[in-house]
Amino acid sequence: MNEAVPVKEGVALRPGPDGGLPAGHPAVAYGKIGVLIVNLGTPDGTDYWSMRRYLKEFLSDRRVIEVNRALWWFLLNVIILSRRPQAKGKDYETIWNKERNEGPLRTITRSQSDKLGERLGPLDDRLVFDWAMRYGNPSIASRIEALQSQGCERILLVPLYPQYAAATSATVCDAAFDQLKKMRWQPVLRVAPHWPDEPTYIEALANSITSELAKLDWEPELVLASFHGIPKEYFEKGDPYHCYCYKTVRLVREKLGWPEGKLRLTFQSRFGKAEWLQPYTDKTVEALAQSGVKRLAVITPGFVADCLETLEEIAGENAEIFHHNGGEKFHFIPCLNESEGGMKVLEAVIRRELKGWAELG
Ligand SMILES: C=CC1=C(C)c2cc3[nH]c(cc4nc(cc5[nH]c(cc1n2)c(C)c5CCC(=O)O)C(CCC(=O)O)=C4C)c(C)c3C=C
Ligand SMILES: [Fe+2]
Ligand SMILES: [Fe+2]
Repeated sequence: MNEAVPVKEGVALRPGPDGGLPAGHPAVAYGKIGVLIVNLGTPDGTDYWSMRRYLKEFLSDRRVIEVNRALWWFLLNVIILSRRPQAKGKDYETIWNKERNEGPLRTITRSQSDKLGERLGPLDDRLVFDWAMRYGNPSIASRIEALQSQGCERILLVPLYPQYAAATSATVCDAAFDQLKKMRWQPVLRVAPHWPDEPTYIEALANSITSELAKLDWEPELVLASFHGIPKEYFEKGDPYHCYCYKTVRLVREKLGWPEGKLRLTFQSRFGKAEWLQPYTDKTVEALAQSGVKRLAVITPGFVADCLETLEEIAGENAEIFHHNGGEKFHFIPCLNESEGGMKVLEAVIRRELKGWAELG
């Protein structure tokens, strides 16, 4: 760059007489700071091929499925992808955002990014907020490129998982670094850590439980905190996810001043025949109903946004299991989503992790 040319940070400089750069110089955009929030992913549609494409990308990730590659290639391509896309497409249809023609995870993640921009953008005009999906669209690669083309020399990557797991948080980093590998002018990347014990998060969960239960004309005998599971083998190999889930639940219970049995942790969303982390949510819901529990509420603290696993699996399937086995009242407490409490959590994490790049107070 020609040092004598006056330049303004964050502005794309172009070659030419008034562009700020000498003729022949490649265009330069610089000086901005990107904040890229990333959630798991969602299919582009509920039809067979959209579902298949999404599931194939997701289930081909070695962080998600650790079994032998040759065996998995056969199971995935010959068995799973012949039936699961259709079955899961039907499940997605029950929660699909018809107005926008997309899954709720995409709608909510976009809205979280927009709201972050409204809340934090005015504090520093170098900040650019964006969002991506680890599987499906918009991809992490495409958004890192877009941020760089807007002048982001630095990017804060925020995997939207309060509890770290290799199958979720780590794979977001894999995808981001895969993109960086391809770039000549790499942005500097910072990764926001998980936040299982972040005080605003614990407070938001406790407030959400209290305010949701206050809306009911009945009181649950207990509340289940249901987290997405992982195979037990991943835990045995050292994945810390299990401990983070327990920590979050203990802190929320302490915040509420509840005894141990009133807020119980369970794991949902098993996939395949191997053992996953226990106790299982569906089996617990069934056993509770069979043992005479009539009123139950469920919260899903590990999900930053409502999605198939919360709306269809918990609010749908598990409510049905409860009623089928003698339970009478079931209430699903929605995820924090883009609520004020939820936005305060994301804001707290981002403010902290931007320190040294942008002082937002
Ligand atoms: C097969 C292995 C899987 C592991 C391990 C796993 C871990 C894991 N997943 C989430 C969050 C979400 N998963 C979602 C859907 C989903 N998960 C799996 C499989 C594993 N997840 C599949 C195959 C699917 C797709 C649906 C299906 O076919 O059953 C979602 C919802 C996405 C949506 O669009 O709504 C989320 C979110 C976490 C947090 C986690 C480990 C901690
Ligand atoms: Fe999952
Ligand atoms: Fe543990």
